Amino acid sequence: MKLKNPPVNSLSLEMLTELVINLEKLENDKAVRGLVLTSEYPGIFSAGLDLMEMCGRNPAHYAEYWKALQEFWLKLYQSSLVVVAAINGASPAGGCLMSLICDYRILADNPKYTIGLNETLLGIVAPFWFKDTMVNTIGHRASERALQLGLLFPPAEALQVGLVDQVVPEDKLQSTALSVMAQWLAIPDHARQLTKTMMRKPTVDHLVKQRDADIQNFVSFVSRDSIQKSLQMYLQKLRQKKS
Ligand SMILES: CCCCC/C=C/C(=O)SCCNC(=O)CCNC(=O)[C@H](O)C(C)(C)COP(=O)(O)OP(=O)(O)OC[C@H]1O[C@@H](n2cnc3c(N)ncnc32)[C@H](O)[C@@H]1OP(=O)(O)O
Repeated sequence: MKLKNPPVNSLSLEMLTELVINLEKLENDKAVRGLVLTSEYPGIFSAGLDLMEMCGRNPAHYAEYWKALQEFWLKLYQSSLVVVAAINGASPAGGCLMSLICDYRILADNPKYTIGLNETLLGIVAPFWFKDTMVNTIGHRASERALQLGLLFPPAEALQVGLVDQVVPEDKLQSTALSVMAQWLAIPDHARQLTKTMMRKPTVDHLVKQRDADIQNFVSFVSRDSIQKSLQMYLQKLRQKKS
């Protein structure tokens, strides 16, 4: 599946909805057992959540957006398919989250392709289920440091901390993803799927129990004047970078 939402594959409401629909279609197709997730635009895997969905909108929109994000996370994290992320570009915040909920992550070796949950750099806070997903991957101490500092790791460091499973030359990314997929598909589906469910259930249950409260938290947090100001300033900084 190639992510295709120009210019930066930001996770807009529309993109999240389409991703969920396409995942459902693939999961209902008996001929499909695995999925490689990559970007149509080498250089950018995904810029994360769409900042335009979180700026200057009304509470009902924020609630709808957050619910769609939760839905996407729940769907992909619990997918019956083997999901391999072939990360062919920068992967900040929600882009990193998306790769963390796959089963295996391969990052192309390019110093510009940084990955991490950098929310604090924007003056915002990664919610508990982003944090849980990261802790499940790299452990508590490394997550605490990475989350507080909003670290974006270049490939060698991402590999060292365990944020990705492999770093390969850019021209080997897709072929490596296919050989990893073959290895995972050699395992009987039912045994692998039950093991995945067992490993991920506590994290899923944590969100499912608090879904509505989490939406309310997001809506009140993002509606604050100070948060709106931080997000607007960050967007302005991104725009100024060009000129
Ligand atoms: C409140 C609760 C917290 C919830 C948790 C939040 C999670 C998130 O995911 S927040 C989003 C965090 N994302 C980022 O910090 C990434 C920001 N973007 C970048 O660093 C860069 O754009 C890049 C590395 C992804 C790509 O760089 P480059 O190729 O140089 O492209 P530009 O920076 O020139 O961007 C082109 C264009 O796209 C706009 N844009 C970039 N990121 C986003 C985004 N996340 N959402 C919406 N729009 C984005 C950027 O402003 C440019 O727009 P124009 O100037 O209008 O062309």
